[in-house]
Amino acid sequence: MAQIFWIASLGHVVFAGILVAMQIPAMIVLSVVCILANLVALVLHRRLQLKQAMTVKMAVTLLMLSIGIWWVGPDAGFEYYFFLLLCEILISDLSVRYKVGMSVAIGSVALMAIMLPSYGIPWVTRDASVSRALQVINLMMVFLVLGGIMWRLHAITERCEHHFRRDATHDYLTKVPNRRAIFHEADMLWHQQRHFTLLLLDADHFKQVNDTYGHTVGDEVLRHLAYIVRGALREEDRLGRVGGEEFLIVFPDSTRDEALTVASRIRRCLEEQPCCLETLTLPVTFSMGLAASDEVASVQELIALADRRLYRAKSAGRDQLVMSDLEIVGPATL
Ligand SMILES: Nc1nc2c(ncn2[C@@H]2O[C@H](COP(=O)(O)OP(=O)(O)OP(=O)(O)O)[C@@H](O)[C@H]2O)c(=O)[nH]1
Repeated sequence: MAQIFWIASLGHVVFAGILVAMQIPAMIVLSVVCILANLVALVLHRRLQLKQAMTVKMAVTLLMLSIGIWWVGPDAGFEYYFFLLLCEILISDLSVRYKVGMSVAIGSVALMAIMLPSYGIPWVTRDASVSRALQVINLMMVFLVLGGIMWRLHAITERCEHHFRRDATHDYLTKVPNRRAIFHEADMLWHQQRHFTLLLLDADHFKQVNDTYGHTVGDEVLRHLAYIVRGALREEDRLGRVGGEEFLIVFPDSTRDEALTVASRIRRCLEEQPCCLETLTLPVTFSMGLAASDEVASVQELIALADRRLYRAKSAGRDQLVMSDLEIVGPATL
């Protein structure tokens, strides 16, 4: 909403400049009053008095427009501004009730202003060429201001859409893709019939971290784990958080040995960089399960296989990687 006030103020400043050039002082006064109203609206907006801000802006602008039309007649293009005001009201973030009320007010003032007889500016002789020039200028001004508002609206919509899309696909805590997004990644590779491997990682004894130091510390550790894992990946590898302290890595077009290399790098990085929080240093390890797409008949089976291997790694003492039904890589060799 603040941007509406800024764009409107800028429009009035440009308009006032044109009026100065055309030497119509009475109109300049109206324009200056509108600029002041927009500035007051900005101050109120900053104090979070949104309704008051819009009311001040609308009331003053409607009054100035009515006076303008009353002076120079309805053929000088001032009526175009009613449409602009209506747009400003409709796109503002105020309640529907307020919008409806203000829209009715704008429509009523517009009707009255156009239907009342024009009295001309007492100290300015009415000139058809001045009316024509004002009409063109007003049309251009409304065009520019409306264009500015629509352009900003488009930018804001794009930004919101980007945020919504990111929030829908990313984990709020660790900022890595969420369960849905990483499963979708695996699903896509499966449907493209590409060979890929999955590595499921689960932090060991994570409950103890929460129970001993609290959930805030637990959250910090999860963020650290995501940071370390992300740093150990290659550009083409994909990481996601699939559960509380569980992460999934998808390695497109990769062999199990390549995945093993990355798993070893993750373990080494975690050993070298434990989670350090002020006076605390918390070493955390991962149990991991690996599965390759050529071992199963569906992506669901693939995830289930990686999960079974992960739990075998847990049962075998944690801090290990289960690569297949026969191969377990322990901490010494991982
Ligand atoms: N701080 C924090 N904790 C979480 C979050 N999500 C899940 N948890 C915790 O993660 C812990 C998981 O505990 P368990 O499933 O028992 O696993 P574990 O203690 O790591 O034991 P093992 O997996 O067997 O090694 C629970 O205490 C959950 O409350 C989260 O977003 N933040």
